[in-house]
Amino acid sequence: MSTKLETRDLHVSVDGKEILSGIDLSVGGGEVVALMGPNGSGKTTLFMALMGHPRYSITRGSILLNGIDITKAPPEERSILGIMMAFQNPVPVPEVRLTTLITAMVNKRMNRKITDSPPPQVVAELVKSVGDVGLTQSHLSRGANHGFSGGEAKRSEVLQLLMAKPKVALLDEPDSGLDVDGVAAVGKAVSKLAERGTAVLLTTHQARILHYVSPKRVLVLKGGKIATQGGLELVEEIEKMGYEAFLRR
Ligand SMILES: Nc1ncnc2c1ncn2[C@@H]1O[C@H](COP(=O)(O)OP(=O)(O)OP(=O)(O)O)[C@@H](O)[C@H]1O
Repeated sequence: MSTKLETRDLHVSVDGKEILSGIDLSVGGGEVVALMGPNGSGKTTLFMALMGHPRYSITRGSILLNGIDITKAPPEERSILGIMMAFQNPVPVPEVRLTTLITAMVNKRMNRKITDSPPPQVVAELVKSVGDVGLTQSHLSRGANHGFSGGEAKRSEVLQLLMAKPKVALLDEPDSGLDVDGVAAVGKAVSKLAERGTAVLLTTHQARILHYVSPKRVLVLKGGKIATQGGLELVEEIEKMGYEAFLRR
C-alpha cells in the first residue's frame, strides 16, 4: 500500500503558547511537498509535532498515517512505523560511529539483529550512497556527525535516510549550509528517496534545491497557518518579492 501522511486541523502549542493553528496537509508515497515560510512561521514546530516530541503539545486536530490516527503515538512507535526526520541542526553522537548507526537502522528495517554485520548488498549500497552524498569512507568510521562540518552533517543526515528507506521523510532545511555541489547532491538524493516511494516533506528557504526535487506542492506558512499553496511558481514569486510583499499580495 502506498504511504499517506495527513494532518487535520492540527493545533500545536509549545510551553503553553500556540504556534500552529489549524494545519491541513497531505503527502503521499513518491511525492515531495515543500514547506516554506518566513523565520518563525512554524515549520520546525510542525516536524517536531509530527515526530511526537513531548514538548510540542497537540491541542486540537490529528495526525494520520495511512488513515490510522497516530496523534498520541510515542516517537518510538512513529519511528517504527517508518517516519524519520533529518534535523535542521543535526545532533552529534560521538559515542556511535556513523557506520554502526546506519547498520543498526538497516538491520532493524530488515528485521535482523541490530548488531549483525550488514549483508554484502547493503555494504555495496552504502559505499555508493556515501559517494552520492559527497562524503568519504572516513566519515563512516567517525562518531555520527561528530566534528562534521555543517554541510557534512547535512549530507550525513540524508545518507542515513537513503539507507534507512523510511516511509515518510521529514527534512528540515536539508540545504542550509551546503555548497553548490552539496545542494545538488542532497537534492538528487531526496529525489531518489521519493522515486523509491518515500513520502517527503521538506522545508527550505532557497529555490535551488526545489529544482532538483520537483515538489508536487509548495505550502507557504505564515504565523502558524498555511497562507497559500501552489506549485513552483510560488517559489519564483517569493524569490522576486520577498516574504513580506508576497504574503501581503
Ligand atoms: N517555548 C516557546 N515559547 C514561545 N514561543 C516559542 C517557543 N518555542 C518556539 N517558539 C516560537 O515558535 C515560532 C515557530 O518556530 P519554528 O522553529 O517552528 O519556526 P520555523 O518556521 O522553523 O523558523 P526558521 O525558518 O527560522 O527555522 C517562533 O516564533 C518561535 O520563537
